[in-house]
Amino acid sequence: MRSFLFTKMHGLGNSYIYVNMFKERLAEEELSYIAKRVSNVHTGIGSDGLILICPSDVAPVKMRIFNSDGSEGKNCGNGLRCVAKYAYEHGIVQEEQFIIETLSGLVEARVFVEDGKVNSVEVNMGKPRLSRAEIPMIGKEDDVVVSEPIEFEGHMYYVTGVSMGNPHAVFYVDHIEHAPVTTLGPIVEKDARFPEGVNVEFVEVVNERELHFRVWERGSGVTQACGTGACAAVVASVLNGKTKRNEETVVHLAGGDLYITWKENGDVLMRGAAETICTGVYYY
Ligand SMILES: N[C@@H](CCC[C@H](N)C(=O)O)C(=O)O
Repeated sequence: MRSFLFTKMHGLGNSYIYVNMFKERLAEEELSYIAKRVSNVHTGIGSDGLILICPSDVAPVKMRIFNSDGSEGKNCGNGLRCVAKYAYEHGIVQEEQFIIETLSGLVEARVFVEDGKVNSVEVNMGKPRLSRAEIPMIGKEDDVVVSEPIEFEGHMYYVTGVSMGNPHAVFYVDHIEHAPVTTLGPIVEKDARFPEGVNVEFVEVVNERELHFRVWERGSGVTQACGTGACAAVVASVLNGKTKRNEETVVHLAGGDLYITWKENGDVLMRGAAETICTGVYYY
C-alpha cells in the first residue's frame, strides 16, 4: 500500500487536500484518480479537490489544482491564498511577498502574519481576459460578452463572460437565496458554447460596494466559495455598471467574505482568509 502526507486547508469553506510536492512523489498519471479518491466524503478525506504545492523553474512555488471530478483546473483563488499560507509557514518562502506560478501564469501573493501564522492573504490575480477567444466561448473571437442574451432549455438569461485564467459565466439574480445554482449551474457548465466548460456564478447586487454570490464550479459542483469566481463577479459588475472600478467590493460568499478591487491598471486584487484544518497520512 502506498501513502502520502497531506494537509487539508480551506479558504471560506472551499476545501482542498494539499500535498507538498517538495517532499512527496505522486505519479503524474495517477493525479486525476487521487483527486477523485481524496475528495470523496464517504471513502476519502472529503474536499472540493486536490492541490499540489510544487517546485517551479520560474517562481519559489507553483500551484496545480484538480477538481473533485479529477479534471485539472488552471487557476484557483482560494487555493492560491492557502498555498501562500502553507509556503510561508513551512519555510518554502521567507519573504511576505512572493510569486506563485499557476497553469494560467504568474501571480503575486502577500501574506499578513500574526505571531508567526498567516491569517489572511492578498493575491494580485492579474488582468481579467474578456474576449470570447480567451474565455473561451464560441462566437466572434475578439468580442466581449457583457449581459448577452443566451437561451438554456427554452428560457432566456443574460450572461457576462470573464476569464481569470479559468472560465466564468456570471448571471445576475434578484434574490440570491432563489438562485438556480443546482439546476441551471450544471447545464451551463457543460454547454457546448463553452468548449472547455465553465464555472457558473450567480450574483445579487446589494449596493455599489457589496455583492451576494453563489457558485456552481466546473468539475466540483456547489462549493462554499470560489476566489476566481468572486473576482469574475466583480469584473462583470464593473462592466455592467453595477460596481465601480478601483474601489473595493465586498463579496459575500456562502463560506464568508472576500475583498476585491479591479484596479485602474487592470489588475484584480483579492484579499481574504486561508485556514489549516488538519494534517494526516492518506493510504491508497
Ligand atoms: N475554487 C476555485 C476554482 C477551482 C477551479 C475551477 N473549478 C475550474 O475548473 O476552473 C477558486 O477558488 O477559484
